[in-house]
Amino acid sequence: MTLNRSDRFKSLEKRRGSMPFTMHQQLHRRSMPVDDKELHGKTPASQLSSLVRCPSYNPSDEHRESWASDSSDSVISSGSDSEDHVYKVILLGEHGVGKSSLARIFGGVEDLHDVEEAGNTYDRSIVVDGEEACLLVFDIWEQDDNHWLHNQCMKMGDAYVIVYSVTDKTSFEKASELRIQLRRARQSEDIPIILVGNKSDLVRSREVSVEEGRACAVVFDCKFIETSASLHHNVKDLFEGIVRQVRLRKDSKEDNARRMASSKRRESIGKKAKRFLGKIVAKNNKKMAFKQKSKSCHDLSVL
Ligand SMILES: Nc1nc2c(ncn2[C@@H]2O[C@H](COP(=O)(O)OP(=O)(O)OP(=O)(O)O)[C@@H](O)[C@H]2O)c(=O)[nH]1
Repeated sequence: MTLNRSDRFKSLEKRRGSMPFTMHQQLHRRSMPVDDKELHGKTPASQLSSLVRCPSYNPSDEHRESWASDSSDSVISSGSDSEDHVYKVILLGEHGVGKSSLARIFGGVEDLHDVEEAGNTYDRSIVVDGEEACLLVFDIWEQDDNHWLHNQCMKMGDAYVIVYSVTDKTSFEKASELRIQLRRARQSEDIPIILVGNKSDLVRSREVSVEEGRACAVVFDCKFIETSASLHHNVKDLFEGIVRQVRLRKDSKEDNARRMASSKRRESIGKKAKRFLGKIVAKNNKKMAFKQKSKSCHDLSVL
């Protein structure tokens, strides 16, 4: 019997009891190969090996940007014991915009076209700015009038990713609607929301420009990034950005300042130069408040 997303969600919730989706290894697909060293001695690999499915990223695929191999900042581990830093991330967006593809890249699933895996949750520990955080990514959103599921999704997230396809104007308009729905559902809360223009690789069939995406993010007061799940472009930046956005809201100023300082120390010369030039440009544009704001909506490491 094939379960739809809502059925899976309900059955998971049932198995877990009243607290939906706390950290519980058996119920989640895990991501990267388990390695004793990566686990920092927290959980013996032998205990995890029976629970973990380990699809591996293929670094020989030259067309793709690597999530795992190109960053010292993104050491991937699995099986964090701590629930302190578990952030629930909900993917929202129209049909076919690439939600599952992005989630599967995060989850380390190799075959992005494997429809059997549709509608899933993925958890993974990543080290961002020198500290570990665990993201629980929910790819369970449905377009139908499933009010129960919609309500759950709107209530439970620590962060939201609203995805549209840059090749589909309607999905872009739908993204705005979702943002409004979210605002209504979580009125008094300051939750990180990232607007994602996916399929940026499909240059010729683009219907939504980068500027439109950015302007929308400014109007709706959220962050913005364009990705290509097919090329794995910016996917790592997206998920690391989510961690940073949650931390900026949940953790103390001191903690965030310390992380910022340590990440700056690790920055490459190229990145430092880029940041320096960015500051000069920002100074010159000081009078143009909109430009400045639209610039910061691109930067997932600041509020
Ligand atoms: N060219 C290109 N195709 C993509 C990209 N991301 C996803 N696709 C393709 O778009 C189609 C839909 O992707 P999904 O990840 O299933 O989209 P979804 O938002 O989960 O769709 P639903 O499950 O219907 O809600 C698939 O054929 C993907 O291979 C991308 O970045 N570039």
